[in-house]
Amino acid sequence: MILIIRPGELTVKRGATRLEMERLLLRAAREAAGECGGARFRREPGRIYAEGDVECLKRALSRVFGVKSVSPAHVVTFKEVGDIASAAAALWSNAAAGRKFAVRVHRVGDHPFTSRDVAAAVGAALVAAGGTVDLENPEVEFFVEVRGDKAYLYTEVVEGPGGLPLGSEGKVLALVSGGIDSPVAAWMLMRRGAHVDVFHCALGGTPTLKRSLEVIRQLLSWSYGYNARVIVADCSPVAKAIRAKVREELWNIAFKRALYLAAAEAARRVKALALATGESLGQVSSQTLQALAAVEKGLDMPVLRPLIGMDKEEIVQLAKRIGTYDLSAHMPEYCAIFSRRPKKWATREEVEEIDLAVGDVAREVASAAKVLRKRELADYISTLSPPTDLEVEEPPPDAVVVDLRDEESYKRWHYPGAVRADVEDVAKLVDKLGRDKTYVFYCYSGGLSIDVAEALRKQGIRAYSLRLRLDRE
Ligand SMILES: Nc1ncnc2c1ncn2[C@@H]1O[C@H](COP(=O)(O)OP(=O)(O)OP(=O)(O)O)[C@@H](O)[C@H]1O
Repeated sequence: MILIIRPGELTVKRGATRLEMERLLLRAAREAAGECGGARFRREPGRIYAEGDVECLKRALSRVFGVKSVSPAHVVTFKEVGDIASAAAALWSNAAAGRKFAVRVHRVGDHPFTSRDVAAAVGAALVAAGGTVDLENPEVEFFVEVRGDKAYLYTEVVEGPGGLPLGSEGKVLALVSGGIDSPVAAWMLMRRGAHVDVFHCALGGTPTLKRSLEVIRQLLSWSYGYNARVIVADCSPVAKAIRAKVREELWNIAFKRALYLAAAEAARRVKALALATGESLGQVSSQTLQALAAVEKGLDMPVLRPLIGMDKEEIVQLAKRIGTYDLSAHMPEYCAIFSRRPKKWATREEVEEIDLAVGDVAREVASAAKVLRKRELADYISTLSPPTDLEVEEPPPDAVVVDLRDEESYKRWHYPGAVRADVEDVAKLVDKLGRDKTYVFYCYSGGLSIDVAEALRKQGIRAYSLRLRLDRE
C-alpha cells in the first residue's frame, strides 16, 4: 500500500514559486509523517506518494496545508489492461458482490488503451463477481489511476485542508484568546500559507491559562513544518490600569485597544508583518464597524480578520474540524474588566484618552511576555499550577465568602454568611466592599473560584478559593 497525496492550489503555480511551494509542502509532510514513525516520499508532477504506516499517514497528511486530498492505494505494475482488471478483481470482488458500483478511471501518459478501456475491463471483472454497474447512483466507487506503467487502485478519498503550504506567505501574529473564534481565524491564515505565531493575553488564573494553552496547542498541531512561537503576556497590569484610569463604559474598547497595542509590540519582536483576530462583523457589541475602526486607529500594521463575513454557525463547524471547539466551549470566563453597559464605539479623543491610560502598560506586558515554541508547549502546560496556598479548607476569620454559583443553588444551600455574585460582577463587588478585605470564593468544582482568586491576587487583593466539592443538582 501507498498513500497518494494530491497537492491543491500550488499546482496552478509555475516556475520557482511552484518549486518552493513543493519544497515547503514536503517539509510539512515529513513532520506530519513523524507522528507515524516517518515515511518515504516520492514526487511526480502533480503528485506525492508516501510509503509507511498508510492508515496513520492518511490521518496525518490529510491535516497538512496545501494538500487537497489523500488516498491509500494499491500499486500495480502492469503490462496490459488485463493485469489491472485482475488486480481489481482480487481486491474488490467481495466489495462489489451484490452492490451497485461505478469504476472511475484517470489516465496520465501514453498508453495503447483509453480510460474507457480500463473502466470496461475492470467493470466486467467486477460484474463477473456479482456486482451491477450504476454510474449515476453507485453504492460503492472504485478508482483507478493509471500513470506510466503503474496503476493505483483505491476506494477512499480523504479531503485535506487545501490552501497553500505553510511558509509560502509571510508571518502573521494571531491574537488567540482560547474562545471559539480566534483559533479558527489563525487556522484560516495558516491555510493560506502564512507562518502564524500566537499572542495570548492572560487575564485570569492558572486554570484559564492552561485551558487557553490547550486550545493553542491543538491549533498548532496543524502547524507542520513550522515551530510556531506562542507569546504569553500576563495582562493583569492592563486590567488594573483600565479599571483605575478608564471610564467603565469604555472598558471593553480599552481592553481591545490595549490588546492591539500589546500585540503590535509583540509582532515587532517576532518580525510579523500583520496581526490577525477572530472578530466577525456585528457578532458582539465590540465588533461594530465603528469599534473596529476605533481600536485599530494609527496601528502601523494591517489587522487581518478572516472571519469578518462569517456566521457563527460556520465558525463553529470549522472549530469542530480543527479540534478546538470542545476545548474552547468549556472555557471558564472570568473577566476583570467586564462592563454591563459598554459603548459600541469611541471617538478619536476617547481613543487618545485610552492610549494615554493603557498604552505604556500594554507595551510593557508585551515586552515582558514569555515566548514559547510549539514543541515546548505541552511540557510548559504540565508545569503550570496555581499558588499552593490559594486553596483553603476554612475561610480565614473576617473573610468575605462569595458564592459564584447560580441563584437557585445559592437559595438551596450556601456557606453560612456567604454573599452571591456572578463572575462578571466580582470585580465590582470587590471595589464596593473594599480592596483591603480578604475574599474567599467557591463554585461548583473549584475551577472558576481558583481562577477568580488568583486573578484578584495578581491585582494585589487577598483572595482564596474554598475547597468545597458541590455537585450541580
Ligand atoms: N485574552 C486574549 N488574548 C489574545 N487575544 C484576544 C484575547 N481576547 C480577545 N482576543 C482577540 O480579540 C478578538 C475579539 O475578542 P472578543 O472577545 O471581542 O470576541 P470573541 O468573539 O469572544 O472572540 P474569541 O471567540 O476568539 O474569544 C478575538 O477573536 C481575539 O482575536
